[in-house]
Amino acid sequence: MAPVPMTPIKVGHIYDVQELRSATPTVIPERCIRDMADERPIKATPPHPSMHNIPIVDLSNLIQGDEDQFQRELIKLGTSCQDWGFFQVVNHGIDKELLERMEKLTKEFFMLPLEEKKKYPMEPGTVQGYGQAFVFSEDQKLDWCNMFALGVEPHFIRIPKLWPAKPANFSETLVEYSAHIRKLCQNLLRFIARTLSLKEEVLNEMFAAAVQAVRMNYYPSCSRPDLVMGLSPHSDGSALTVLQEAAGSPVGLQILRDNAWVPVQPVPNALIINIGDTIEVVTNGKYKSVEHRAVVDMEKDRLSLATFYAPSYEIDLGPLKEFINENHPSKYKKYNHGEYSRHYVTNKLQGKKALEFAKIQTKLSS
Ligand SMILES: O=C(O)CCC(=O)C(=O)O
Ligand SMILES: [Fe+2]
Repeated sequence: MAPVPMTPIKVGHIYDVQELRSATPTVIPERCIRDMADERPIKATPPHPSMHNIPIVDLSNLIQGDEDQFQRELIKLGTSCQDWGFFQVVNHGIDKELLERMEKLTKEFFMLPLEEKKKYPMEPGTVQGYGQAFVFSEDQKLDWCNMFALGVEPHFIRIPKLWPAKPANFSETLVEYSAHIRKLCQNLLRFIARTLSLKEEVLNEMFAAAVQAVRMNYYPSCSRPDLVMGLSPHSDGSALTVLQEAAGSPVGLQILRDNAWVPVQPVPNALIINIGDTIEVVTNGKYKSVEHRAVVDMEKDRLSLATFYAPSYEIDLGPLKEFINENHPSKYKKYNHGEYSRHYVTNKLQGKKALEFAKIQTKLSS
């Protein structure tokens, strides 16, 4: 969530989809209707052998398992990163009570009257506050989602006037929650480095003052879920993303795998982890940031909390030398991560398009 230049942009009226659903439950504004059948969520994809659920990694085997358990889990982690780009982590060490408390407060925030939530507006073209991020023009289609996003670490990215006074304890809990998620990201990155036979120090510098932001996504039910998109297809601009789905939420997250959208079935108390663009770059594409999207349900609302963990803005990134050789020439240029973040947050979500910023264009590259 790099600071965004404040040039005024015209984004037109952005619907608050919770309000819309209460006022006119069966009316879908044209701007929310995806026009090409291709952009609509329900695609007849033939059943595919890869359509089973994303892998599950047991963090306790990595932290306190015996040598055998450790090695087996490490292989599973490496395979998950390389073949899926997504996995669920169980026994992650974060108290269920804290996850539930954060989830409850987030739900309470979204249930506040609109006037209260509007005290924390996400200004057009920015990505913090309440509203809809990644909208840059009047004719851009809107997602069926209300967002509330806050930069948390390092401290200077916090915008205090966007931290809500209600519900009580929201802000303190977000800080507590973020500290635990940060520890989890640090642990995961440490083990991911092991799967790549990288020395820990290589990543330590990159993440010394890691940027961390939380986006809470509220997807109200919709009478025509076949016409709208909860969250447009994208890969994350982070290094790692940790996703918490509220208990009882309908299945909504889908990942693109072998050209088919595969729904992710959440496992109770697990957190969903995905590889972001940064890890794709530093591993020269060995671990990929996988495109994903969220669809909405006809009956039930859905809430997710996404934490984005990324290098600090000052860091210059590029593929590490360990991943470059004659057979694997560098696919990405060296660039400044702050610049990439700015590029990411000033463009609409569009599959993996943002990462083209970092690609070295060759005649053969696709
Ligand atoms: O709500 C979801 O399941 C996906 C959220 C997501 O991909 C994001 O916030 O980047
Ligand atoms: Fe995402």
